[in-house]
Amino acid sequence: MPNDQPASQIPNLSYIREKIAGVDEDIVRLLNARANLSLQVGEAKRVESQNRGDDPKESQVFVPGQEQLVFDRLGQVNQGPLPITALKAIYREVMSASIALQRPVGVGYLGPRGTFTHAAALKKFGEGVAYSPYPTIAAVFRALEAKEVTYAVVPAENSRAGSVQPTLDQLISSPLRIRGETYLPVEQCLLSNTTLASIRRIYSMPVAFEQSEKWLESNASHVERVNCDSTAQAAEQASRDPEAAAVASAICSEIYGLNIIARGIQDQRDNTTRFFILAPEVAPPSAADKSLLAFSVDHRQPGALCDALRCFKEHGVNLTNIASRPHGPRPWEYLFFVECSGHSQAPPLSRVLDDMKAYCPEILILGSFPDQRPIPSRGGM
Ligand SMILES: C=C(O[C@@H]1C=C(C(=O)O)C=C[C@H]1O)C(=O)O
Repeated sequence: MPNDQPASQIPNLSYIREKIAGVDEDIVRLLNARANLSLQVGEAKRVESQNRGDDPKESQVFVPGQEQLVFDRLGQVNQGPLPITALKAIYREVMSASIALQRPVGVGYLGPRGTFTHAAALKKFGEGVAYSPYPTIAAVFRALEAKEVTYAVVPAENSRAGSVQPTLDQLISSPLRIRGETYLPVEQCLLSNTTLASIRRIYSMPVAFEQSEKWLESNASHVERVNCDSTAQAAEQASRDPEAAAVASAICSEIYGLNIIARGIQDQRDNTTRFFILAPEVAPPSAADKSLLAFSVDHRQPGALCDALRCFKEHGVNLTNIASRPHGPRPWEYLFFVECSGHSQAPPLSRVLDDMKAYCPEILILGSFPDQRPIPSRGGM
């Protein structure tokens, strides 16, 4: 590009680079000042755990509501030219390192490497923590229950295929709780080392097949479908089967050495999956929480469900989702799953839960966590 500035006004490259080096020194000093404060936060959390009679080595260092406050503040103070998305990505790593300084953190996820859950875990926890893949959703739960990892990430719900049932089934029988959530745009691909016409089998996970139903119906309606525990496991199997394909992420094509036969084969352009971050306990209330509950009612009593739901209305608590599932131990009885605004330990939801005891033989609080639904103005991580 021609530069018509007089030579004397052209900034000198080495001079600017020297200035950058000076700014970098300031940034490193400030990052370490922040890290020292994080260490103090870690100590305060250990003392708090001890005072509650818990093991201080097991203190909960990941506080999603506090992270949201940090992200919100970035949006308020940022004057540019850095876009807020860039600043948030940088801060994801700053907070990741800060968590790891407070306590060595291991994150279990539904693997193997390359699943969408792996991507969601990286998005939430950054590069500063250690990751461990587990082959099934049940195995992820068991690993966290056995304290092999500090936190765990599992798929919860897809915008097209709905709830991930194994996760809900595990939640009602496990002492683990939902401590956070994150949403990830999901692009499904058909991966294979043969041509579309020669594919005899397609491997994937049931929810991924469902997300790609229209494309598969139009392009591979007579091909056998084989269910796997994850999309990455499907890609791994397809890489060993010359007549097979997998529905999985583009990243899996690189990891497992497959070609991308078709990209973006999901029915919904904005296909999004929601993931839960599991922990031994929920996080304290934050500015904008939601909760997932499961409860039963007396099935012989007409209006029993209505009575239970009226408690939400009476306290002005908004329901965002309601579903029912067979009650594990008792055939033909059902558990109702309700997702609503608020935190179970704070009014008005705590009052709703008190009132519901009159109508519900069982109430399980599966989690309370900051609402991260992708709203452009808020844009949680
Ligand atoms: C520093 C804290 O611990 C973690 C790290 C955070 C940070 O670096 O800002 C924020 C929340 C926590 O996940 C805290 O709880 O304040």
